[in-house]
Amino acid sequence: MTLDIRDVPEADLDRALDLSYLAFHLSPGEKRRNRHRELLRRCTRIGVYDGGQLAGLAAAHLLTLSLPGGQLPCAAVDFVSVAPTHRRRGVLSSMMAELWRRCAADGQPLSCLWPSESAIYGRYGYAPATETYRIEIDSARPLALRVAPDERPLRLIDPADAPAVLGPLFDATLADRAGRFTRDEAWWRQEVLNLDGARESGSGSQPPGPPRVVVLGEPGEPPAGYALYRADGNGAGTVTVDELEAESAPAAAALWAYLASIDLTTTVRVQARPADDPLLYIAADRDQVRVTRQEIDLWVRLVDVHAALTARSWAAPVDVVLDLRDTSVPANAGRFRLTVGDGERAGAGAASGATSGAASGAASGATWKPTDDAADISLDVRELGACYLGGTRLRHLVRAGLATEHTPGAVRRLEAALETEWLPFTGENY
Ligand SMILES: CC(=O)SCCNC(=O)CCNC(=O)[C@H](O)C(C)(C)COP(=O)(O)OP(=O)(O)OC[C@H]1O[C@@H](n2cnc3c(N)ncnc32)[C@H](O)[C@@H]1OP(=O)(O)O
Repeated sequence: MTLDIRDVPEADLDRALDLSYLAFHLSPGEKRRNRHRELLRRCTRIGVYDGGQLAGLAAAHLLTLSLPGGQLPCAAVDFVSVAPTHRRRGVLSSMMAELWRRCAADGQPLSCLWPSESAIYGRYGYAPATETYRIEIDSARPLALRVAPDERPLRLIDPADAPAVLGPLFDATLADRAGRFTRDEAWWRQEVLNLDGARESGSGSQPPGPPRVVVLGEPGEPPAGYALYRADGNGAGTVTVDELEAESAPAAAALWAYLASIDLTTTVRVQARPADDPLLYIAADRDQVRVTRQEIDLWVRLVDVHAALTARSWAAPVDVVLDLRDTSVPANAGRFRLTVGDGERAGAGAASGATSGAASGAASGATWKPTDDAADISLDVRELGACYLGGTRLRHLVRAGLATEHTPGAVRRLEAALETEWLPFTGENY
C-alpha cells in the first residue's frame, strides 16, 4: 500500500466530508452538510490518498487565540478522520507531522483542538489548557446575590444587530481571558448566533436558530453586558445560556437576575463558564447555583515554542533553564534559557488590553535562547503547553512526576511568572 500525503483540493470537499461522516458515524441533512462544506473550504486540508481513495483527512481552521497579554495565530484542528480500512497504520501520525510543517510555513505558532477521545492527542504534544464549568441555577425562587445589580435598563435586540452591538465588549474580554478565539462578523453570524440556522444548536427541546439577545445599558451607549440565551417549556421550563459577558460584577448580577426571573421557567442552565466565574462567589446561596459538570475544554500545542513564549506577557521576572522534550517537533527540543527581565513592563501589556495583531514578542519582555547551562527544570512540550495559558500549575505536574525540578525554587519562580489574573477560558466550540 503506497500512501500519498497532499493537500485536499476543493474538488474533493464532498469526498472529504463523506470520509468524515464515515469516521464519525454521521448522516447530516443538507443544511448541516453545507455548513460543514463551507467550514472545511476555509480550512487548511491535509489528505492521505491510497491510489484514488481518500483514506485520511486532517483540517485546521486558521483562528486567533487570546493569550495572557496578546494574541497568536492558531491552527485549530478539526475533521480528523481515517477510513476504518486504514486505521492504525500511522495515517494520523503522518498527517500531524505534515500539519507541523504547514504551521511553520504559515506562521501559526500554536495549535489547538477538542479530541474525540482524550487518549489520542497527548502523544502529539497537546495538553488540556482551559477548563469549563456547567452551572445550573434553581430559578424557581428569586436569585439571591451578594452584589447589587447594575440598575441600567435591559433590552432585547435583534440577533442580526448583535455583532455590531456586542462585538466591542466581547473583544475587550480577550485581554482578560486567555484561551478565547477572536471573532469576525462571519463567525458571530454563523457560529455564535446561528443566523442561518445551520449550526446544530438547541439541545433537546431547546429551539434551534438564533438565541435571544439581551443587552444591559442605555440605548446608544456601549453595553455594560449581554447574554445569549434560549427559553423553553411552559410552567417549569429551562433557560439555556449560551454566553454571558459583563464589564463588572454588578452588570453580571443584573444579567443573572434577569435570566433567573423569566416567567414559566424554573431552571437556568449555563453551558460553559470559567472555573473562576464571579457568579460562584456572589451567589448568596450556593445551593441555588450548582456546578453540575467540570470539563477539560481546549487542548493546546506549542508548535513554535520560541514564538509562543515571547508573545505572551508574564506576571513576574524569571530566569530559568528548561530542558524541553519534543519528539514531534525537534526544533523545539533542547536546553533553553527563559528570561523575563522586566516583570512590571510585561504585566502592563495585559492590563492595558494590548490584544491586537499577531505575535508581538516586544511586549512580553521574554527571551528564549539555546544554552549549554545546566537545566533548572526538565519537562515535555506537552506539560509546558498545559501551563502556557495559566490554567495549570507547574508544581502539580512536578508532583505528578511529569516534570522534574533540578534547582530548588525554580518551579515556584516559573509558576509565578506564568500566573494570570483570571483563569483561561474558551467557552465555545467550532
Ligand atoms: C480534533 C479532531 O478532529 S478529533 C477526531 C478524531 N477522529 C475520530 O475520532 C474519528 C474516528 N477515528 C479515526 O478516524 C482514527 O481512528 C483516528 C484519527 C482516531 C486515528 O487514526 P489512525 O491513522 O488509526 O492513527 P495512527 O495509526 O496514526 O495512530 C497513531 C497512534 O495513536 C494511537 N491511537 C490512534 N487512535 C487512538 C484512539 N482512539 N485511542 C487511543 N490511541 C489511539 C495509535 O495506537 C498509535 O499509537 P502509537 O504511536 O503508540 O503506535
